[in-house]
Amino acid sequence: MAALTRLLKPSSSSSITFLFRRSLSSTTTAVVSDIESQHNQRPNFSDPKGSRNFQWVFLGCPGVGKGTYASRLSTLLGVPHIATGDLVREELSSSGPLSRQLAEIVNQGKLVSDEIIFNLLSKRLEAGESKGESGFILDGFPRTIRQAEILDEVTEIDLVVNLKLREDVLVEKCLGRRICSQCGKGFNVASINAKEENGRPAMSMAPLLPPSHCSTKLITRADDTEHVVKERLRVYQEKSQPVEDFYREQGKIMEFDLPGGIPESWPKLLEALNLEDYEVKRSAVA
Ligand SMILES: Nc1ncnc2c1ncn2[C@@H]1O[C@H](COP(=O)(O)OP(=O)(O)O)[C@@H](O)[C@H]1O
Repeated sequence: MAALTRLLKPSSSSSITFLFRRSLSSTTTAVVSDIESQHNQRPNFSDPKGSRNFQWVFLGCPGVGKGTYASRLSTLLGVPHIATGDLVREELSSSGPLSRQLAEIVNQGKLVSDEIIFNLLSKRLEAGESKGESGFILDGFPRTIRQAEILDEVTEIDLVVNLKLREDVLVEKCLGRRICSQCGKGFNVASINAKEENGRPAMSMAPLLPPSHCSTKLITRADDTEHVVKERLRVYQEKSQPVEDFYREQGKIMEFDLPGGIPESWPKLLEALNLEDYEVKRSAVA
């Protein structure tokens, strides 16, 4: 109960910063390379030993695939993938007043308050710290300028990957999303064939179908309806696009236009990140 009261208690910016700084205290500031996106260079990972921690952020509209690519990179780089949307959904699936309050906000496509997000994230970081985690790939955070400013006060972000995809495809992808209620894996039943339009190239994406043991247990997120997805896209333009500018001004952003589905995009993303031979380099120095 006390913990719940603390979660719901409005906090001042400075107490949020304190709480958050404490959670990040042992997450050493990363030593990742020169991310000189202003100079149009690819990131240069000069230390393949894995002795440093990656502190990356994934930005992008709902449905773009932040979770998919952040999760793959987290496995490759050995750092945790922390998605604030997942933290919110975990809280939603618990019973209690906060869960009801969150459901109302999330199912309307609105953003949860910065205070609640910082509390959930701090708890997640503290739990990770006690397990010896360091570094992170943040997905879905920061989503407001205030979140970005507070994050900036407490730690150094090395790289921000901004994933981009045409809006009609984003909506289709959100509507096709399914989750296995048993193992939690995400799939997509949408078969995308968007035509060339107004200078935008045609785009195809094959569905990402579940194996037979998951196919009978698929569920759809309550906020993946057309109406709510469109509201989430509107909220993204209003609240989260300024976050892109925030990092663009810091020269930390790497723009990445997804060329298609995972088979086309993943190798290109690794190439853009200069990580094509990362695994090879890591095992060579092990
Ligand atoms: N950083 C955040 N700030 C505020 N609300 C958030 C944040 N991250 C997640 N949420 C809430 O959780 C919902 C689901 O988030 P997410 O899974 O990241 O969805 P999306 O597919 O829209 O990127 C959001 O619509 C929002 O209500």
